[in-house]
Amino acid sequence: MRGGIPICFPQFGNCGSLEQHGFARNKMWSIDNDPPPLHPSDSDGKVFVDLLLSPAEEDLKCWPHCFEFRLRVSLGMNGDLAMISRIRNIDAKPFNFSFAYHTYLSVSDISEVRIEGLETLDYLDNLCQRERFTEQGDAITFESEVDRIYLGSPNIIAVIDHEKKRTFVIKKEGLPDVVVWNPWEKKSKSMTDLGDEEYKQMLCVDGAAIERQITLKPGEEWTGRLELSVVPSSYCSDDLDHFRS
Ligand SMILES: O=P(O)(O)OC[C@H]1O[C@H](O)[C@H](O)[C@@H](O)[C@@H]1O
Repeated sequence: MRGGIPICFPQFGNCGSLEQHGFARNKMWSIDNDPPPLHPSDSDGKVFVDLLLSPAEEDLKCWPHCFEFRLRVSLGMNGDLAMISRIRNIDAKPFNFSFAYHTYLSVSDISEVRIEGLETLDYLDNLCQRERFTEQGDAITFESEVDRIYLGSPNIIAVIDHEKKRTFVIKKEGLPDVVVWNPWEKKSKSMTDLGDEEYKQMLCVDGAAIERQITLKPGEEWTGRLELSVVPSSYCSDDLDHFRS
């Protein structure tokens, strides 16, 4: 089954010795009943769950680093979804990792969708051995397979769905990169867990830290936040500015 927001950790894609996108997305997480406190604004007026992932013995064999990964998933009264990841090095030596919230968005028709906020950025093209290019378009639109890592992106991105007249607003912190992925027709046909036509109704836009891995020394903690809201598409640049402030 495909969808949701799989967590890619400690590796993104197949760049490394681990399974594709690392092991975190395939693990059972436990409920964290006593997480270290977050800012009150991360709890007030929200329902949330705190989860914890610690490495199992089999994980330590392929990635020998002791960590605690705390994830808070919260839902605001207005339907906003927020995810806060806190990864702590509880080992005696430093480690590096990559990370992505592999966010599947449901769209009306991929040909009618546009992403704003990534224009003029450099990206690594996964379809060309991660060669580096510069985005030339005014906004990102889709007419074939796309699999890119946009680098050094702003902390707010808009995914505008013209047909549904709605816009996904993605706000992020600690996540400089944005992955944009749609497998399009041919790749969809080779994927057993995606129907042949389902690529038309999906788009992945991931807040991520990939180009420069995160390094944590013993005792250090990293935080990566993602917030997803849906607003009507009367949305324009002024509104974007409002979200930026
Ligand atoms: O099939 P998965 O392991 O879930 O990966 C799905 C996709 O994830 C990311 O978007 C990568 O950039 C793609 O190269 C990959 O195809």
